[in-house]
Amino acid sequence: MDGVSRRYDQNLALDDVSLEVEPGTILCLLGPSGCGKTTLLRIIAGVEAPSGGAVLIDGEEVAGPNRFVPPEKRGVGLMFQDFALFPHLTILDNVAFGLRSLTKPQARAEAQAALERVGLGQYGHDYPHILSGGQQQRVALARAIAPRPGVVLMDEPFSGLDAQLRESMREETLAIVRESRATCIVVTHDPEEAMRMGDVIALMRGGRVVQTGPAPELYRTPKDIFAARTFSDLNELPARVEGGRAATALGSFAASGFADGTEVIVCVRQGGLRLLNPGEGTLGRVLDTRFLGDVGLLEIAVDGLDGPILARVREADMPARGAEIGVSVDESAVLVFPAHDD
Ligand SMILES: Nc1ncnc2c1ncn2[C@@H]1O[C@H](COP(=O)(O)OP(=O)(O)OP(=O)(O)O)[C@@H](O)[C@H]1O
Repeated sequence: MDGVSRRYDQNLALDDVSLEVEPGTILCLLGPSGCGKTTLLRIIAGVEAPSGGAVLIDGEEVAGPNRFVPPEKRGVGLMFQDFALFPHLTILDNVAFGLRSLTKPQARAEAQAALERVGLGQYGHDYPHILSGGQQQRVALARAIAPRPGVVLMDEPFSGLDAQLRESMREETLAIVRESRATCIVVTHDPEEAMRMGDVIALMRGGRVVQTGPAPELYRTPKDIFAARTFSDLNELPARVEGGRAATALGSFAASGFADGTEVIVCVRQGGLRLLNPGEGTLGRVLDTRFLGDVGLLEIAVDGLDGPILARVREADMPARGAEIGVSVDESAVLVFPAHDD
């Protein structure tokens, strides 16, 4: 994608998006509702044209000022949110639908092979209504990969499934896509899904790409406070920089690169707070405790802060409500951003 933009009247849905996806890798487009993810995917698929810029596949322009290649000629497989199967066609014919350039027996053989790859080889002659949601999703995947596309595009492919099924479908889909060696672009608004699936994540906001990189890079070195909030639950403490440090009620933290007097927000990951005995670290009082399974969420009042801070600790380490505790901050869990970024 080379400087792709898309305008709807006054609304600039995509603003100069440039992204490169390495062959055979999985890119996740991540961002809040309305940031332009689906529009970008539709432009890559060819069901929408860009207002500016170009899309290239294998170095060849498929959309742009010079050329517009129709969707069926792009070698792209689609698996969209509304993966509707044709109810009046058998499952095999649903999968064979995109294989019209082949002879009928060839198309059926390829469709059968794709169904077998998703574990539904025995259902070819049944109709879609007999399948569960997860099985229908698998048929949609088989339909997307049957023509052996070089690129597979998925838009929120698992959003209609319950949490457990989503998890297993995600793993299965990943394995099948990797095995097919296709380059894959997946749209999601769920950061955890993006981290699990993407070799690379492109974080989008307001029609632009904010940051691109592998998950650990985006998590550890987010470019701005929006990126930081996307990947981590934060406590945000306002502060002013003096002598290269920002002082807060939880301690003073390195704020290199900021001039003295700069207003900043010190972000402390909720998982980066350590609980100590009272008298050690900063004094705090546990206002509330919430059980979240493996971890517990604590609401802690600390003198000098307007509101309570939140800490995620091992469930076994949870103090009782009302307890006085010491709190210290793991420096590696601190990020400092300019206050005006907010
Ligand atoms: N056909 C259209 N006509 C007018 N505006 C549109 C059209 N399609 C998208 N938009 C606008 O473009 C912007 C981006 O929409 P898009 O669907 O790409 O966002 P998204 O990130 O995929 O959101 P979601 O996660 O909610 O699907 C939105 O402001 C949307 O209202």
